[in-house]
Amino acid sequence: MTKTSASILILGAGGDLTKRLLLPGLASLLTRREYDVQVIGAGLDDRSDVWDEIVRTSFEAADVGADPDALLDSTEYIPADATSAEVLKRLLDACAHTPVIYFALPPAVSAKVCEALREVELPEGTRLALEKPFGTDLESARRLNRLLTLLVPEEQIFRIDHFLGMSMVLNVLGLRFANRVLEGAWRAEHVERVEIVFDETLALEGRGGYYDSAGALVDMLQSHLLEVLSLVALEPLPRLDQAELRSNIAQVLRSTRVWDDDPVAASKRARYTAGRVGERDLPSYVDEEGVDPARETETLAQITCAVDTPRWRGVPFVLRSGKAISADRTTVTVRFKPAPEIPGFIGEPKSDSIVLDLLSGEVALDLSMNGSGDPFTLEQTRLSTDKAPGDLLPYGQVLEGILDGDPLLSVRGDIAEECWRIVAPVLDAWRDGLVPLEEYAAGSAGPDGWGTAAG
Ligand SMILES: O=C1O[C@H](COP(=O)(O)O)[C@@H](O)[C@H](O)[C@H]1O
Repeated sequence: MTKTSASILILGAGGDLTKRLLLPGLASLLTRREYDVQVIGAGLDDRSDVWDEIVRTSFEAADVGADPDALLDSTEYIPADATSAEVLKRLLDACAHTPVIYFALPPAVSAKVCEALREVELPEGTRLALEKPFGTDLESARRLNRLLTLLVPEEQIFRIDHFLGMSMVLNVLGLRFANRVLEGAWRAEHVERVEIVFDETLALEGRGGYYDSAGALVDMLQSHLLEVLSLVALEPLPRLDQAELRSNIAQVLRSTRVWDDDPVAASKRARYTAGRVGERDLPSYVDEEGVDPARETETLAQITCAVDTPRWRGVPFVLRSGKAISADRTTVTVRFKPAPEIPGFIGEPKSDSIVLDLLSGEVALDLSMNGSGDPFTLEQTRLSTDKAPGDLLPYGQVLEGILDGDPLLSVRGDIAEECWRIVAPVLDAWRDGLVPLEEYAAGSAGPDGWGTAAG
């Protein structure tokens, strides 16, 4: 059988994403599946001298004993300004196989590169992969989509959301649809609320320049957490293929809006002040490198959404993500309505819940049952699986789709636009100062009283 081949041309390869996520993801994929892959890094700075070392260290970071010399056909770095059509032609000439042009670039630069690509004859089968954020708002996302579809068909466009490559995110579908006990209860009749939380102990980690222009809402909720919401809320699929999955995701998101259409009541924002997270002292967010103190950038965002489908009408979906929080909490929690009181038993049944940990892969079920003492006293007990984070790194999973030409795990253009449409009223309300920017000390659990139960 012939091996699939591709030349991955990374634009903006000098950035943090390439070495922290993209190359380790590629290494984790190439140690599991054989491809003929050439990697060309390109960027404004000249990194030619250090490129081999960057690739080697990034492959080692994947922790899979990956040796780039054994796994890659070849790799090189070409200093280049990819907003020029002439330069792009030169870069594409260096590709030995069908190119995957990977935009590890800010959205405005991606748009300029797309303009320049209109003057370039792209080799048959060229794929375009774009990092988030996809645009900076609904309008710019629409413009970028229009530009992209002038270049290649939608099926050759891969808008990256590495959460779609997390094994537990994908497991949401299997868990739901393969288990009658869950699928039967997975609806408004039984579910009280759904909480999708991605709180991190990590802070900016040198990404202040990017983060300060995004904030937690755009960095995490507008993209990743809305995708997770769509999988939790999805209707059963007639087939698991890219067309069915993405059409159904789009349908869920088209039915999703801010709770009560009231972005002020349905959203909260805060940012960290100086504090200690684990063993690390952190400065106040405004004193971090790359941060403009005049901007009101939030490092913790929460919104409540409604999914207005017959299955979910009336169930709040709370999405929250923060940086520099006391402990990592990366969970989807489906809280069921409490059962009616049972005569003769001591204690009321509490809400059962199922908790899926997106990073560790642990699944836990909190149930009310008779404890070890009095046989008629109800206690809440947790049944949980082992941690099973998945073999392939999320970026490896997503790259596999790109190399195989299957956009199943990438974001379709209309979906990216829907995600912007959902958060737009919140962004407007925040820009107009209608929602106060609260504060929390780095290393704390966030401001009090936000209403997402911990754990
Ligand atoms: O895309 C992003 O995701 C990470 C969290 O995902 P992980 O796979 O690295 O755990 C987040 O820290 C980062 O701010 C955001 O840009």
